[in-house]
Amino acid sequence: MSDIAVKKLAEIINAPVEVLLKQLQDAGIHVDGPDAWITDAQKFKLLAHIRQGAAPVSTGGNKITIKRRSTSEMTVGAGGARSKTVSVEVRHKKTFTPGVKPAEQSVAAEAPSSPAPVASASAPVAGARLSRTEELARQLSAERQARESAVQKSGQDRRQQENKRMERQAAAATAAVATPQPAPTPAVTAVVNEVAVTPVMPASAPAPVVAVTTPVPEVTVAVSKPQESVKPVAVPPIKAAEPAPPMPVTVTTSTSSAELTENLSAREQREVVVAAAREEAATALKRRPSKLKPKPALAPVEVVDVSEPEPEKPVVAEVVVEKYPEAAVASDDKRVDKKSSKAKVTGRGGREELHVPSTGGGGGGGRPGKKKGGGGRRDAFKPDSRQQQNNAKHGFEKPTAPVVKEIEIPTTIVVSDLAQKLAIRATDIIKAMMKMGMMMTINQAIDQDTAILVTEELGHKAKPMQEMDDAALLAAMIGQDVTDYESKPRPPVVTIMGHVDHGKTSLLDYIRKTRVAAGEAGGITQHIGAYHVDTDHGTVTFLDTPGHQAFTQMRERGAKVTDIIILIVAADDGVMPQTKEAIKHAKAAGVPMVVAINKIDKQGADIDRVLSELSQHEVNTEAWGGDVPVVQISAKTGQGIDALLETLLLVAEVQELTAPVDAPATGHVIEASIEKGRGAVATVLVRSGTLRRGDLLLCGSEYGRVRAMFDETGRPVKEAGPSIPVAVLGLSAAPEAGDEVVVLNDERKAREIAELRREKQRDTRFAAQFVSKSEDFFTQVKASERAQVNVLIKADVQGSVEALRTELLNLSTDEVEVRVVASGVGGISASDVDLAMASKATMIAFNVRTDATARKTAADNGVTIRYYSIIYEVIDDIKAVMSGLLSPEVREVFVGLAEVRDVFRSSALGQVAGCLVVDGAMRRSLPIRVLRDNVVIFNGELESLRRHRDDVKEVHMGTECGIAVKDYNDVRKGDNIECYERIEVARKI
Ligand SMILES: Nc1nc2c(ncn2[C@@H]2O[C@H](COP(=O)(O)OP(=O)(O)OP(=O)(O)O)[C@@H](O)[C@H]2O)c(=O)[nH]1
Repeated sequence: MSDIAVKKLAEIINAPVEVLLKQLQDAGIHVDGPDAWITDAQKFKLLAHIRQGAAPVSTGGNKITIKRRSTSEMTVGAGGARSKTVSVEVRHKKTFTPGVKPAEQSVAAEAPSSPAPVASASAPVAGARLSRTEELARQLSAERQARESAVQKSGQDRRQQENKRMERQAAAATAAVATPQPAPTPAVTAVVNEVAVTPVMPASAPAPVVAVTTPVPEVTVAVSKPQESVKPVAVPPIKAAEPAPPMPVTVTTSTSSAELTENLSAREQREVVVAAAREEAATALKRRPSKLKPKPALAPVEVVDVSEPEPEKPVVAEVVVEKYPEAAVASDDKRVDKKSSKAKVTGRGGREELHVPSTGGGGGGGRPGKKKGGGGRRDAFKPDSRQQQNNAKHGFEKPTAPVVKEIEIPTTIVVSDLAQKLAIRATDIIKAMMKMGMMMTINQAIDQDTAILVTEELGHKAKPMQEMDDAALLAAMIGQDVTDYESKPRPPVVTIMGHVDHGKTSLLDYIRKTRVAAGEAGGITQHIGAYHVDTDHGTVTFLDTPGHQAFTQMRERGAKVTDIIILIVAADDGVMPQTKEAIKHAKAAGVPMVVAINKIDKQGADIDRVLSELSQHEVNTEAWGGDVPVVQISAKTGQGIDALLETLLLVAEVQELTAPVDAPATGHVIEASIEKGRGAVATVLVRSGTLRRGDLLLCGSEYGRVRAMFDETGRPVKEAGPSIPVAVLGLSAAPEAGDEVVVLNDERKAREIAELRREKQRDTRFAAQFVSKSEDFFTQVKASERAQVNVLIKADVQGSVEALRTELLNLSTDEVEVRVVASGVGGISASDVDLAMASKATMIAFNVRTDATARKTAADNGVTIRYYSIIYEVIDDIKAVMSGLLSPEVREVFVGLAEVRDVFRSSALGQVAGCLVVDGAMRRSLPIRVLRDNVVIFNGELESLRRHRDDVKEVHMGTECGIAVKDYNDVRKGDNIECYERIEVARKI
């Protein structure tokens, strides 16, 4: 508050200046006129005088009507464009009958002719009021305790904190509402604003303050706390209300609420009404349609408090809330429970919280600016926009502890899907992955392991999704179990493994009585062949796996489907690298081994040496007291072959190899290719059941009906039982070697599974393609500096493609990288040539040829197609290409050494060292090093090289010379000057 002119004050309180001057005079305050200034002290004095006078404004016959109206504005929100200004208008109207006790006012309204002497009634009325208040206070206290205990029981500590926060807001709001309350008399409305507390007098009353001298009980009630109530508070300046979209809500309290509150003080009644209004506003808001249609006109918040009800005019609390009424209207430190109107407002701790959307600001908040205890500041009441938003969420409680989610991760998952599962933003996942060194985008798929890592990094739990494996999937789809069928003995599947040229193919050839080895390009086996052989001792199926290192992958595959491994070791060569590898595979697969020591017919065959070497590699042969059978053979002469077959069948017998025969077939793809005129051809080794022509076959992600089957000799067959290899025609495309094969009876199911697998493969490929760890990133950066040899591989069979890929990719070095831009089975087409052109790739045609169009395209565009049938040649050629891309190696070659015998000074050259060439020659044009005690102290070049007084180009050993070193003047006697040459040496891969 501050000093103010009388006329200004009169204007503010809406009273004639003369009247105010008169009141000032009556109060003993001398002022010179309307322009005179009055101080705060004078204002208080005037207020005290008015209170003492207790003058009602208008008696209206034998009734006193008190009207109070206050308007204020409140700005809420975070400021800026988001701020909302809310008009708050609080109206109070009371009608009293003089001489009637407050408790009897309703009666008095009906029978106004029963006055009561004020002087005598005043004290009892006050006593009655106090007792009622106490009773109510006790009731409220009991209820509050009950609520508090309920809250404690439920353990909602966080909610309590929230309540406290809300309570502070509500208290501020209530304080604002209660501001008019301290009116000293019913006839006087204390208008509290930033400048003064001033009684408002109707203009119609000539001397309103002093004219009504008869005190009425309500006066006593109203002034029960005069000191507290007259505390001036600062009120924010009134602003013009923004036309914000309002949401009018009208709440009418029931008559019962009036009954309940009829005996309360004006303040308490107001609290009750305000609480009811707040609760009703909240209830109404809950009922309101989710999408608010804003109204153009501002609907000010209005609370009409008719706290003294007349029987025919029940108490009406009308709340018009703008847009989102913030039910900030609440009691301060008191708790009021208005059961009849379902309003529940409790104070600190355990208060029922009212979550009302409130972006619009505090509706019904009355006069803002007064905090409990006075001295309120506008800011204290100004709701925080964020807080408002929180309040706007019904029933939502912001978690104070991190929420740990537990999710299941499939084989691959797209980043956005993972974010959705974790209910977080995808950017958070991307950030976390960046921290982990992975650069991803929202639409990229990541593999299961990475997804689990990221999830755990983000503080959640993840576990791999239990996806049905193929067996379970198939069992579910087929709806049958092979164990339902009777199992019968089946032939063993034998894989021959060993080092290159130790005689694998020759052995098989001898057994089959055919000469497969002779027909092979380059004399080596290029891919897995499966052959079933009927011997005198029984049927045996052989997988002829190649021995070259490039086919390791295929050999592994062979080991998976095999029952026995023949480890072939040439007697004249002993255990070689691939022999060791084969031993590892056999052990890893847990497959019994039979050692065949081959080439015993050759001179230089050393059986003991072979056995000794085998034992060194933990192959405990029977000959050396172990359990691994050893058979000495000659694939050339056939010596020992029968014994080998006998041994194989013996070992198979021990294994008790059985399989159901009448069941639908299952097995593995041994090899697959696309052949002209035949389409996809898959070599299938039946594992169990019987494969028949016309069967619906599912091979990995391909399926189709068996159109035709051929045995290893190319003869058509109608069926193939367990352990029998057949070439199958009729699949949609060539499957992958190693794919599982199963016969289904429902084409739709087969298609579904095939598509599912294809999808999975695609996802896996996609995930593998895009997961790039930071180290990979740097590798990529480094790789971008590397020279690249792009190759496009086309081969006759899948196994050759894989072998070539593996071998060529392994050629990559730090400086030259081999990139396989594409690979596939089949001849070279025009699109292959186009691709090779686009990617500047070297085309490798392995055992395939080019069609006429492709040939023409290649010729027209100068694309070279390299044809091969031997893998070594491919590797050597690519190595040569790579070597051509290598930057030459720079080597230093020693040229000569000179000893410094003396040091001179020359006006032209500066320091000159007198030297003797002790080794080689010193050449003027070559770089030199100055050595002191064999330590290089300077690297540079010569300024001059002189022999006597002549500049020379070269000085040989045993000759003296003068040397001036360029940019170096610290050559000392005893130093050595070394002359050397840098040469570039071409490198090879
Ligand atoms: N003297 C003699 N030569 C043999 C014997 N077995 C194989 N050879 C010869 O050894 C060479 C290699 O035989 P292959 O059967 O092609 O050897 P491999 O292990 O199949 O070789 P890859 O297919 O390259 O893995 C051939 O020249 C055979 O004639 C044998 O028992 N005695």
